[in-house]
Amino acid sequence: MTALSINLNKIALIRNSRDTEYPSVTMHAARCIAAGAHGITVHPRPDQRHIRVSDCFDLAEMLSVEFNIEGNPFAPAMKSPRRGVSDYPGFMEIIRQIRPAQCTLVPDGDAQLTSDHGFNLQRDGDRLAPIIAELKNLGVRVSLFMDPEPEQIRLAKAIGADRIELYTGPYAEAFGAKQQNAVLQRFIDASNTAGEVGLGLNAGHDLNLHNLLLFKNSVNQLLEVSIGHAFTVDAIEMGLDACIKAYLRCLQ
Ligand SMILES: CC(=O)[C@@H](O)[C@H](O)COP(=O)(O)O
Ligand SMILES: NCC(=O)COP(=O)(O)O
Repeated sequence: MTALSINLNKIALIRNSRDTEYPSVTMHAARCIAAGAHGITVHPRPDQRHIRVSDCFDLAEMLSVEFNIEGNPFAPAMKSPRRGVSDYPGFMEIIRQIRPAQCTLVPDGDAQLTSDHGFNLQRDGDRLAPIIAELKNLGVRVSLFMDPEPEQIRLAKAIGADRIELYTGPYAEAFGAKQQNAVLQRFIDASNTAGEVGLGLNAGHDLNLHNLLLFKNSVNQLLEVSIGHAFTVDAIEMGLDACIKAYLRCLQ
């Protein structure tokens, strides 16, 4: 069964729209776990637009499932965006202090609305390699956020990654359109390359209850999906417990 890791970014986004602690990120994590989620994912961005540094430490204290922290390893320290919120110490400092089960490195810039591309390892591989080595020495599984490009995926293995996370935005955009099968084939080919070189396969971004089953049944040995945006909206409509179970049914 493919593991379901729920991304709680959007719970934090709602919380940050008021000067309160409601909705609670940790309470939603506990609810998702109780309903059957296999992991929790967060993406603490330097501007702390949603997940804050304090959320990462609060979650690390209480999680009984795998904790996956995503971010740009080159993201520098940044002053707090508002009173009562701690400064951002730099992404790698968060990981050094928390040492989550998995760290998914993502090449996001601060001006991006959301994650929208994978790494270019021809350009960034040499400076990523020592970061990957440090994370593995800390006992953290390393996954790289990648586009479905076999050559790039081979480079991910060469620089020491344990897994890749295929950026599924283009698949989600093509789903139901005439180019769906051609786009899906790129992901199938990429998953086969990952298997050939011994990389574990994760996937995420814009996956939902409509497009997940086809993706999961098409690619090779999908170990984990991380889902947050669509999950949050679906949970409003269905209820959190029923929503978790609906996503789990797609992953059986
Ligand atoms: C890497 C990825 O695709 C998502 O995990 C990312 O966390 C989405 O970030 P936002 O929730 O800020 O859009
Ligand atoms: N890595 C993908 C993730 O954590 C959640 O992406 P989305 O479901 O919010 O698009």
